[in-house]
Amino acid sequence: MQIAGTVSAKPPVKHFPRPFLQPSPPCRSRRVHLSSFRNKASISIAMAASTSPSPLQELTIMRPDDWHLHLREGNVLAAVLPHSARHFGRAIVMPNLKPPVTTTARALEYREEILRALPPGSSFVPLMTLYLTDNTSPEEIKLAKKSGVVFAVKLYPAGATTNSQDGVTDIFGKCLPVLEEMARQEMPLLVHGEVTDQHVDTFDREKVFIEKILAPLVQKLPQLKIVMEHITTMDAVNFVESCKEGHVAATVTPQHLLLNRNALFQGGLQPHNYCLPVLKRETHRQAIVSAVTSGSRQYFLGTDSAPHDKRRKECSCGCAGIYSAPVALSLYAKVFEQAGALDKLEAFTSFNGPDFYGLPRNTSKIVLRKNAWKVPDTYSYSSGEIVPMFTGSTLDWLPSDQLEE
Ligand SMILES: NC(=O)N[C@@H](CC(=O)O)C(=O)O
Ligand SMILES: [Zn+2]
Ligand SMILES: [Zn+2]
Repeated sequence: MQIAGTVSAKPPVKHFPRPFLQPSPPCRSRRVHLSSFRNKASISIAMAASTSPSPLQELTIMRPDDWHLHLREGNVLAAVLPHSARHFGRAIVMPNLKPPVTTTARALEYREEILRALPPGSSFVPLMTLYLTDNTSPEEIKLAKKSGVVFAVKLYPAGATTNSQDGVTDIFGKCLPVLEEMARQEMPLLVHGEVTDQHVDTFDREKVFIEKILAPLVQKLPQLKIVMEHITTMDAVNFVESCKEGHVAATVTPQHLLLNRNALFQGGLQPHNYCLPVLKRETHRQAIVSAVTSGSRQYFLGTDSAPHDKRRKECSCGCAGIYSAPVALSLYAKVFEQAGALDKLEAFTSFNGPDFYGLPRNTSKIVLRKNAWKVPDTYSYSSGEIVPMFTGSTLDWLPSDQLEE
């Protein structure tokens, strides 16, 4: 990794970046059509919107991958895919479609749909996943492994999150044979780690999941590779670190690094900061920042970018999910810079993920430049609009085009 410019990568005193306080949601409508983001024009649009470019600092890192991404289907897929394909080499694509991707045959079809929607010339590679149900068979795992395009199986406890109604109702009662086959096939289990018991407080659901499900699962099947997705608590950090490197890892989103639960209520209810697991209190955020910027190989980038149409976020029962794909890299760089750990950014974005999955690291590079740029208020697409994380805010660290080695 090369760091250019005047800001040192490591200030002498380690400190926690303060949570990012967003200005109240803007009322202006500065709409940018997604089609204009499909080529280099995107960069010039963002630069034109820049308020005070300070182009001194540059960071060159190996091209990152996104190990937790929702791409959806149809016109939403077409709208959001260019934002991920622009900077990320690969992405683990979540299977919580309607109906969910429960078979290898369906994963192959979905993969083709994604490849067809890619901007011309893109070398982005979708890594497919299967949605675990009570009825998934060990045979299906063998097929998935053999296909060469399915890289993980996702556990959604039934009812835990968006489109999880077909998920698992009793992991130990119904899924053990399939999990044993996954361990044999070295197929990782990705986990939405929250219990669904309505008697458990929403803010405690991750902690209780660790105690009731995850810890016993690791004990029962120590050979199964597990990724705890989008961790939100110090309990998750402690759990991950109590497990063997290479067997249990975690993805971390930009929102859980930058926001605490105040961001849900700041100046009124903020639906665009609502995701699951829900944002937690500041002490948890600090524990996650500390873990991720420590240089541990057990954490890697997973945006959990989860687009929902604006009308389904801004309504009386809004969907969970934050659309972060266009801003994620800028935000991760901000977190590592504020923690004085820019030298650890590249391992988190580009090395730890492929190393855990046993895949080769990318070989091309991208440059992040310290240029202020303004996040569009919304992205329009054929059926509506999608509001990005930090809508209307000014960010620095503008990712540039890829540089070939
Ligand atoms: N994170 C979210 O709040 N939502 C995700 C589902 C998930 O990852 O839990 C979605 O698909 O919208
Ligand atoms: Zn989830
Ligand atoms: Zn997700």
